[in-house]
Amino acid sequence: MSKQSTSLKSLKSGRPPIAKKPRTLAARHTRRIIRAHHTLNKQLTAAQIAGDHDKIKSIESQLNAQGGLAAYQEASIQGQTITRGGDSSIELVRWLSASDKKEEQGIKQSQLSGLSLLEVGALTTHNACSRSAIFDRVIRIDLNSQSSGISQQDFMKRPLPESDADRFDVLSLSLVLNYVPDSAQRGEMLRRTTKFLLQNESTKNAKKLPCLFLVLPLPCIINSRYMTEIHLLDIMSTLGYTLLQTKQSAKLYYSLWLLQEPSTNVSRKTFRKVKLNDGVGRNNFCVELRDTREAVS
Ligand SMILES: C[S@@+](CC[C@H](N)C(=O)[O-])C[C@H]1O[C@@H](n2cnc3c(N)ncnc32)[C@H](O)[C@@H]1O
Repeated sequence: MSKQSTSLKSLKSGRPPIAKKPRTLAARHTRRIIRAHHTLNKQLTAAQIAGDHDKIKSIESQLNAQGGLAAYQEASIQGQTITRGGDSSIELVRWLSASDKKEEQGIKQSQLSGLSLLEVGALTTHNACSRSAIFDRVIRIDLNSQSSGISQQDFMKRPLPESDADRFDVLSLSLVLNYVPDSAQRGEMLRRTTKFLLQNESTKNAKKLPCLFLVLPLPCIINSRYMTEIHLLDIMSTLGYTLLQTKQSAKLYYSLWLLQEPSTNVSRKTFRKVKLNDGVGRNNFCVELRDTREAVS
């Protein structure tokens, strides 16, 4: 018997070549744009607080040179592609569509439908929450609108609801809170969400409503000097929220919060910047809840 070559080829060599990925901004480049924008934004807020006009001008021109908010949003849209982690609202739709324990035990629960959603920080009108049949009314806002289906509006300046017609069953804040450069303003943003949620008898019966969908970069929760998941729970419960769902992916922290207390009933407990974790290599993500009588810079 003739001796055959015994050298083993790698299994990979038998596979057909994998189709080339579509050309997108390289992941590293995308991350660099996002990180630089966040850093400059924080520096800008610090300069504004200090009233340092030369610094404000210099940072604004650096932001412009990088393409400003539009370039940041373009990088974020790239981050939403499937190859880069996907559309975070898939998780919101999955959580709202999931049947609860009673249904698993054979007790019929009505599926959620006809809901209203306020999506803050919307980059597209084609994401999962925009396509889902759960929602009848979706209002999308962003500081810089990228499409006619998104209103250009700062959530912090959106007029407060005068009636339930201006409130929503669900509010989405996906990768927006970490965009806010100041820790006290982050707290104000969370507090403000409670004012836009609809609390009536029908939503109270639904067990998941009204709710806030909050998504953050995972390091904000697991690697910050000033934040932990327990600390976030504490802040959120002060605002009247209880945690319904949570999930971590390699990069993101997803959470769904039920608003139980009307915003008028919430406690006055405050949260200042306190070091919870020490050590090198941690970030400084922080949320402060100040007394509503204190001015937020
Ligand atoms: C990283 S993008 C996130 C987009 C999308 N929600 C997602 O999950 O991929 C953050 C967006 O939030 C928007 N944003 C930040 N603060 C906002 C505010 N106060 N009101 C409205 N939009 C805001 C920014 O303009 C930006 O487009």
